[in-house]
Parts: sequence; C-alpha cells; structure tokens
Amino acid sequence: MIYIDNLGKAYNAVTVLDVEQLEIPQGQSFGLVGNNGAGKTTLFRLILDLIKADRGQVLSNNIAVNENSQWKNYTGSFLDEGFLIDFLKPEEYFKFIADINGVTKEELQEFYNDFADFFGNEILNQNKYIRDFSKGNQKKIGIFGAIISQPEVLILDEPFANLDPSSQIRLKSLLKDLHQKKNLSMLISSHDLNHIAEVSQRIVVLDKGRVVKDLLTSENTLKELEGYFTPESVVEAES
Ligand SMILES: Nc1ncnc2c1ncn2[C@@H]1O[C@H](COP(=O)(O)OP(=O)(O)OP(=O)(O)O)[C@@H](O)[C@H]1O
Repeated sequence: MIYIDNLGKAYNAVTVLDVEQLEIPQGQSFGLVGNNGAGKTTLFRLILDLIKADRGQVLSNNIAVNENSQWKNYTGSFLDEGFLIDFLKPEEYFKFIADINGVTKEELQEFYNDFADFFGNEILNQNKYIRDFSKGNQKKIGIFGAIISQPEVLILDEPFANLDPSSQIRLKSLLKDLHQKKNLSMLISSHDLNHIAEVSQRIVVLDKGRVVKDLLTSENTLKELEGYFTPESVVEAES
C-alpha cells in the first residue's frame, strides 16, 4: 500500500505538488492524468525518493520511502531514459537486472516469451547499445527492465508515449495481464485518456499539483475525463 501524507513540493517558490492524502491499496491499478506540468512526474519521483519533498511523506507498506529503502525490493519503475544503462546492450541490461534480483535464466526466458510480440524483432539480438535505439524502443527496454524483478508495485511514467499503435495495444494487454495475475499495484501516468481508462481501476486527475478528481473507473469515466479536458473554446464552438 502506498500512502501519501500531506506531500508538498515547490520549485523557485512555485508549488508544483500539493497532495493532502492519497492512498493506493495493494493490487490497485492506478492511473494518473493531467495536463503538461500538472505534477505527475514529480509525484512519481517523490514516491521513488528521487527528489526531496518540502513537506509530508510517502509511505510504502507503512515505511517512509526516504527513511528506509526496503521498498526497492518490491518496486519496479521506469520514468525516463535516465533509468537505463545505455552503454549496455539490451540483453546485458536485462541480465544485470535479473542477476541482482535473483531471477533465473529460465524465468528471464519466460519473460522474453511473454514480451516477444511487444519487442517485435527490434530489441533482442540487435547487437547494439541501448543508447543507439530509438526513443520508442528505449521505452520498451525500460518497461521490460522494470518488470523483470517481478515487482509488487510497478510505476511507469507515460509508458504509451513514443510507442507505435500496435505496441500500445500490446502493452495494454501485457499490463492488464500482469495486474490480473500478480495482484500488482500499478501506477501509470498517461496523456492518453482511452489507454489509461482501459488499464486503470482508478484514475486521479492532477491540476497544478492538486488532486482535482479521483474516480473509480466505470463506463462513464472516459466521457467525464474528456469533458474535463475539453477546452471551453471547443465547448462554446460546438454549442
Ligand atoms: N528540477 C526542476 N526545477 C524546476 N522546476 C521543475 C523541476 N522539475 C519539475 N519542475 C516543474 O514542476 C512542474 C511539474 O512538472 P512535472 O514534470 O511533474 O509535470 P508532469 O505532469 O509530469 O508534466 P508532463 O505531462 O508535461 O510530463 C512543471 O512546472 C515543471 O516545470
């Protein structure tokens, strides 16, 4: 369970995150949406203890993430290319993650099988360094890297961005599968309302760092989100 308690962050005296309380129960698929600069990545960075909060704290299974790193044993994440070791080839990178997490060769092979369609023929056996892959393929490498450790909590920042349509569809199906089979807590941000509504049981909307909507996904959620994000000028033009 992730619990956010009175969390605040400002840059240059401008508040970019201000979340009083937010509880994400174990096993929930949690979608985070918001316009550019709404604070989504900042929230994920705070959850992963990559930046320091100005006030408040994030608890993972009741332990403050900035005081004890136990949560790292069960949390997989990919926010950006900074998470990759780009002077390695994908197979070397995956083996490195597998080795530090005690994942066997056979288990890794099983993951490769599950991800074969998602990878296409573009990731494995390419004999090139991660830094030389396209942005979309680097994203695939990062997502796979986050999943190899078989985490209980998975945090992905805009996983659908830069992926081609077929890969987006495959990723949705992989994420839904993982979530169902493993009681995984899945925290995903996206600008794509359709995708996020499809993979999330709950969707939170951030605006200027604040939670402005917290919805359990239903058949009306997509409409509600589209309504929220439709600019007034468009509403006026259509009426
Ligand atoms: N290191 C930093 N220094 C100064 N401002 C920052 C820093 N990191 C983030 N910000 C600012 O914090 C705000 C929130 O940024 P954040 O990246 O969390 O938003 P986001 O919702 O992920 O946006 P996007 O959808 O564009 O990725 C933005 O105004 C951003 O410019």
